[in-house]
Amino acid sequence: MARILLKNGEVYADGSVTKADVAIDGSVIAGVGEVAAGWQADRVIDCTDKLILPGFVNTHTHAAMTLFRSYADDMALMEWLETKIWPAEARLTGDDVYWGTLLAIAEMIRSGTTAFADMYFFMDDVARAVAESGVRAALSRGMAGVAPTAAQALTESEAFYRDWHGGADGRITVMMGPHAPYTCPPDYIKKVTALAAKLGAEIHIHLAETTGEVAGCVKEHGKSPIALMNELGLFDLGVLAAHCVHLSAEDIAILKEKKVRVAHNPGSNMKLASGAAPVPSLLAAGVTVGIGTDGAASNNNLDMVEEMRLAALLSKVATLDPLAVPAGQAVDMATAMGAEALGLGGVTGKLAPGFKADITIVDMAASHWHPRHDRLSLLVYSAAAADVHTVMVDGKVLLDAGRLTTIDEERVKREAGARGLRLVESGRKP
Ligand SMILES: N[C@@H](CCSC[C@H]1O[C@@H](n2cnc3c(=O)[nH]cnc32)[C@H](O)[C@@H]1O)C(=O)O
Ligand SMILES: [Zn+2]
Repeated sequence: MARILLKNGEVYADGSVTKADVAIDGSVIAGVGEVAAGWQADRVIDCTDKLILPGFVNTHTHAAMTLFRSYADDMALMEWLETKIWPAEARLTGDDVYWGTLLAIAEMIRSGTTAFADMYFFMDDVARAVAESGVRAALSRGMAGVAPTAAQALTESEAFYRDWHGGADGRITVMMGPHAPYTCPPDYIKKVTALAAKLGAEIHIHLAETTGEVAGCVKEHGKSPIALMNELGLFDLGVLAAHCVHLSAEDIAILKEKKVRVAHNPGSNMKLASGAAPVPSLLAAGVTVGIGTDGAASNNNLDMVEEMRLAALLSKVATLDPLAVPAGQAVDMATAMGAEALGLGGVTGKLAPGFKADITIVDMAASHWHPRHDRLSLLVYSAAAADVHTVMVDGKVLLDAGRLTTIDEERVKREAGARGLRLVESGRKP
């Protein structure tokens, strides 16, 4: 494995930015700061005028939903899912999902994301796209207890875990993905929990996304989605909970006590008019909160640079407090806390010796990076995905000065573009 030296850059570590070099030995970071004069690198990347960050962690998406980008916008969640998305998803093939996922990965790498949490189906094809493209991912087969595929989803999840957990040189981890309380009745959640406990797998689920979901859950079960999942034992496993928009003080106390990690999706929550998650309250309570884009059919991009900005802005406007989620907090959520949310704390999300070399290098040359009073502030409030210059995962360069090294982007755009249109056309009634 190659040794790479990032020279003359400005490095984000421990919450601040300082001039430092980064030495990478194979898949891990060997050192940050003064690198010994005798340390021999196979490749030196000059990072003058560049900001070196841990790669962003997209804590919640449905990667292949890029196929439905711009297909059905400006709708409410349940109507959008039931009348548009689920019927179109019923026509998906494994190859569609493979190309849609590659399209997503190309966009994610280009915008500085090195790891993502995915929940979808045809997960072998998702894993194939992850393995080939070189990114890191926590993958889950979405399971819906109300669907005809309920039993099959459990079998597939178990097989997928056995086949892929720790796969692609350890870049793939597998979680169990019960979709949501409104698609997974208590009996089904119990089955998922038993399976996860048997395998030692963690959980990825949608929770408390809309007021309608919470009201329906209270009506049917007499308690909130959070309290219900706690009662069913789901939170005794490691859990990544997407959305968590509508929470009571008791819900927040449960999330804290059970160490549930939250994926905050500000773009999707705004676009579907779901609401604003109480991020400042969650953080104050000590809950780990990462940032996610959700799928490209409810965002409509997978750009974590933009999502950091939305996370900072949404919390400010929701609380009428300009101090809510300051820039440094948003960067921490997009990196270190995101890694913890995926169950990869100590592995990725930080620039420190021993951590995986999952690194994003941002070019600060553009006009909007001047003057440079505060680099983290510039990153969150001024930067664009196009500023991302070079990206590596596991010490391998996946974006090399703006060029994708593992993905044939033109072919991916062609394939995914044609497949996306076909999926939707075949469903249109005259
Ligand atoms: N329903 C599938 C499994 C779920 S995969 C993950 C699902 O989440 C859906 N999804 C995407 N965005 C959201 C969201 O914001 N809230 C809830 N579900 C979503 C997505 O369309 C996909 O169907 C089955 O029958 O087996
Ligand atoms: Zn989702």
